[in-house]
Amino acid sequence: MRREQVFWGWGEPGAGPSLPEHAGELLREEIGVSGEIVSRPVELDAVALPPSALPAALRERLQAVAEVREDVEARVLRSRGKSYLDLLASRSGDFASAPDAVVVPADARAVASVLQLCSEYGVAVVPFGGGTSVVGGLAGERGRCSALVSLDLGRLDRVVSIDPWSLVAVFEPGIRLPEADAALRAQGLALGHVPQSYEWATVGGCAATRSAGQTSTGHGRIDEQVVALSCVTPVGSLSTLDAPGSAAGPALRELVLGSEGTLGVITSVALRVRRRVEASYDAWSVESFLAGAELLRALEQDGIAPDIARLSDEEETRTSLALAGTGTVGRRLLGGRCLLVCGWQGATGRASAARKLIRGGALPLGPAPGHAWEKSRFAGPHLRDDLMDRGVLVETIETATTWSNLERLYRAVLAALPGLHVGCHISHLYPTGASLYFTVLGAQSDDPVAQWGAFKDAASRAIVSAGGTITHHHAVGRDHAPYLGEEIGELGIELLRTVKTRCDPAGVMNPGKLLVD
Ligand SMILES: Cc1cc2nc3c(=O)[nH]c(=O)nc-3n(C[C@H](O)[C@H](O)[C@H](O)COP(=O)(O)OP(=O)(O)OC[C@H]3O[C@@H](n4cnc5c(N)ncnc54)[C@H](O)[C@@H]3O)c2cc1C
Repeated sequence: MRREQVFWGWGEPGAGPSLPEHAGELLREEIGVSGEIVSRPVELDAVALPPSALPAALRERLQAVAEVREDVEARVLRSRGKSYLDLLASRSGDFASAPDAVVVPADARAVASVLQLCSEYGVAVVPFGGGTSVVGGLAGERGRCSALVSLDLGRLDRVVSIDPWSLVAVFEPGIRLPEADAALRAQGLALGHVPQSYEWATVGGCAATRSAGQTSTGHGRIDEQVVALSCVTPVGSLSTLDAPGSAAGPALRELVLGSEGTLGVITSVALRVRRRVEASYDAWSVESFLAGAELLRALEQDGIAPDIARLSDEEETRTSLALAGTGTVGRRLLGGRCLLVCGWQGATGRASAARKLIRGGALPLGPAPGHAWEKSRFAGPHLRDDLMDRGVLVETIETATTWSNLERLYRAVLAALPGLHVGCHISHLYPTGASLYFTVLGAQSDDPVAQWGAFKDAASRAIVSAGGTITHHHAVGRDHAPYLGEEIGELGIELLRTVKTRCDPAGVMNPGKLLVD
């Protein structure tokens, strides 16, 4: 049996760290909540589901090609992803849009049969990888369909091949990232893709959402790592070649990457992998967030950036130190300076980078903050559950832009979120620009869903007006879909719609995601 997360939060029960005692002060003084537990998620036994609307004839035909589950636990666990909005609904026991069934195929041929059958019956299909979407990518939107199945890719979890000579590994889509990494480790190789959702996300889900991980500065986003893929649609299959470069027309690989299950199901992914090198760290205190950004620009454009680069702004630095408890490092950083963590996994230029940082006014903090960051880098989502227990609104917003527009975008997002506690970091560098990742905290209102809708819209509009992308790595899903037209224009939306209609004429593939129905 594959490991499962709790339906209302992150990870397995009791698996993660909890908020430290001293967090209470921060919650009271800065967020405006008491710090006491004010709500707990409902028990699974208390969840009532609508009866399954799966047509009986379809059930029978699906059972001939795949496992079909209609029990409460399976439907609840496949109802949605892990966004703040998802967790608000799950914690309250709202499963009105739960899938009518969970269908579990064993191979790509069975996936093709399921898609054809669901198309024939007009039943929506939501591909389910690791279930970690934070943009409503797994929401039970039925569109024009009479029923909805979650297509669980957990049994397509094989390592197809590893070619250490070419540094290419081929995976089935449902393999989780740690398992893919373990297979590579045995050959001295590494995946080089470590999102914060690493423990649960799948290779296929990451490719379908153009995910970016913590080492993206050194090793690239997953879309840069995918050298080839296969995708099964309701009307046939598409496979791209694994040649390292090609001038054979527009890259169809790119059309599938980021398609978020709206065209079909990615059934295999060939990834560029790398030789395994353990990370070593150095950390720096920089004068200000914007001064730090300027230093990172210089490192990246001079080709001496670290593989992992993480610069926190004044607010995020202060909050992280308050949560961690401040030691010597903390005292040195205090006074409004910002923390920069650099991780090295083979990137050259470390000595030159250090010289440049020192010339730019950075103060060395040694390796400890980097190791501390590495140790706690998967803790955040567990703490989110604790914060939600205490009535805290906790959300993240991410975008990217050019270096010359970074300050404008940063200030625009902060200005759009008054009254909330907002910290930001840069963690993905490119020669032409960088990402901005905001963590938003506040006291939940009496209607936290409406509260979320208002600040999410304000932040998304601010991002669009300031020339940022509506999403740097979380993808579009349902939550960013209303803003996609602002980014790609009317013709862009029409082109995507045309491709979707060709691949999915019955409109069953993940309705309401990427494109607004
Ligand atoms: C705590 C937390 C931290 C996160 N950190 C990061 C981060 O650092 N970087 C980052 O990029 N993202 C991050 N995310 C977002 C999320 O983990 C990524 O979007 C990830 O790529 C989703 O992978 P998954 O396997 O869980 O996909 P799912 O959540 O299962 O699916 C995501 C979308 O892709 C579709 N899909 C899934 N598998 C397939 C397939 N084989 N074929 C076609 N469509 C498919 C689904 O229908 C859905 O629309 C985070 C999320 C959480 C909850």
